Amino acid sequence: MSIGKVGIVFFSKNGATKQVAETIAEGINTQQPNSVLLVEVLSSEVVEGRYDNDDKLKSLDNCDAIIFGSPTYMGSPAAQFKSFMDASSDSYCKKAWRNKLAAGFTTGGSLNGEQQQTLLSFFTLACQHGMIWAGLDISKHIDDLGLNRTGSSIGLVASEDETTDSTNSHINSNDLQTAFYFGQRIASLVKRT
Ligand SMILES: Cc1cc2nc3c(=O)[nH]c(=O)nc-3n(C[C@H](O)[C@H](O)[C@H](O)COP(=O)(O)O)c2cc1C
Repeated sequence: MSIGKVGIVFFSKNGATKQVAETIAEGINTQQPNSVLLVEVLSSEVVEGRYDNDDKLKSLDNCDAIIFGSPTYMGSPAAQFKSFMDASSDSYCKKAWRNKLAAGFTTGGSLNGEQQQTLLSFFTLACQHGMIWAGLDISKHIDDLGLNRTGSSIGLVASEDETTDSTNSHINSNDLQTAFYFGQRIASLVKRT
């Protein structure tokens, strides 16, 4: 069976979202070694409000699955990541991401800081691209894994520990374990497609 490539495209200002992206990648690699493409959206790539790195955008065309990740800022994806979403309209016109698997994760400073809105933005983006959305399939009500403490099904919601200061973010350990599981889940779904 050929290895399905999984792109993880994310923005991170202070490192928390990056930590989650890397943990998802670790989970994927346990199922499918060397199959992850980590694509970091940088603030410097946003020029006059527009995302301006075609190579990074096009690198996702070759993936079988794309996972979107951003901190939640004021109840929606960070502007830097939104500029990437807007720039993906070129891939939309070419139907370049059509029928790929899609999933999403977000980080927040609060346990419930409207992170679901960010995931819904990713879901809408994926639907516009004709992608197939994969949510998070675990919860304390249906299994005894003890993961997904934030109880999100659309995708992964990870929050910072209360001890976090604004310059050095740390994601709650249960959320990181959930991220690892989420990576394994996406890898197993990619294997099936
Ligand atoms: C401008 C701004 C707006 C924010 N808005 C929210 C919010 O609406 N909900 C929330 O839970 N956290 C919010 N946060 C906290 C960030 O989402 C959180 O610190 C995140 O983990 C940062 O990710 P990073 O370390 O990858 O940059 C906000 C932070 C900033 C700087």
